[in-house]
Amino acid sequence: MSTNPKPTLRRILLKLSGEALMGEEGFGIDPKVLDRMAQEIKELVEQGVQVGLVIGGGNIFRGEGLAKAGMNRVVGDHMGMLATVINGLAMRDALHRAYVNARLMSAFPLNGVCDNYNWAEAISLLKSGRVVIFSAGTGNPFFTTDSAACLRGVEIEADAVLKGTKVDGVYSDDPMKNPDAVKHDQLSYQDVLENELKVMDLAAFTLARDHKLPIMVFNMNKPGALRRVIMGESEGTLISNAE
Ligand SMILES: Nc1ncnc2c1ncn2[C@@H]1O[C@H](COP(=O)(O)OP(=O)(O)O)[C@@H](O)[C@H]1O
Ligand SMILES: O=c1ccn([C@@H]2O[C@H](COP(=O)(O)OP(=O)(O)O)[C@@H](O)[C@H]2O)c(=O)[nH]1
Repeated sequence: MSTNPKPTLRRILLKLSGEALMGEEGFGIDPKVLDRMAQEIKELVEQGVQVGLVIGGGNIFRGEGLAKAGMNRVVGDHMGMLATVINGLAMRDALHRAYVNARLMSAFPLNGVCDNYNWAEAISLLKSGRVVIFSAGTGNPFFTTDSAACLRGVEIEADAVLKGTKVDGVYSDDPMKNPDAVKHDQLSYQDVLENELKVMDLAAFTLARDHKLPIMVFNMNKPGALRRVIMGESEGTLISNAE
């Protein structure tokens, strides 16, 4: 009998924030971070995990920030969505260099640059072990890539949305501001709403809750954390219906 532990998740929607791709840089993409992430994703694929990926765009543009500087919000959001395509192109390239089969889809057509989002094709690619990167968010302004992650997560019937962020999980308060904040290992959707814990925006969160899609929040800058989440080891915070 094999004693090798098996992944507890079969198909995931991995959400990586754009800011995390910056690494030590102040803007854009740090190639070292990109390559490390590609390696971590490769490990999952080798374990047989089907990986759908949504990457943010906050390392390049956010519509909200552009609007504060005077730009039309819709145009700013279009720029933010295009930023997620730039990150997606970089990630697809890093995955290919790591010998991982990956496809890039966009929520709006960008002929000659990447494929159009196609639900049935995405499922078929995932089943055949390809990583599918869903870029351009939901394709609509006034949404975030967390909404896109939950939307695509529900669509592909992922076992969970794994939200990679800058902190170790969900805390009783913002750990960047309150050093006494305590990390939660497990929470219900209700706990998050009642205590107004910042996990993701409400549109994204309620979509996950309504479709009983578990959310796992972990630190994407902590090497090996993603693997531990997949193996069901104690890491990050799990948000689900379970009490
Ligand atoms: N209760 C909380 N638990 C964890 N992080 C929190 C909490 N409240 C606020 N935060 C902040 O949320 C940030 C992570 O949110 P995330 O959506 O990944 O970032 P961004 O909004 O920059 O895309 C953390 O850096 C942390 O400072
Ligand atoms: O469905 C979407 C997803 C994203 N965006 C825009 O793209 C930006 C980048 O995404 P996000 O802020 O979610 O990136 P992250 O914080 O994860 O890096 C957002 O600020 C929005 O301006 C959008 O308009 N609709």
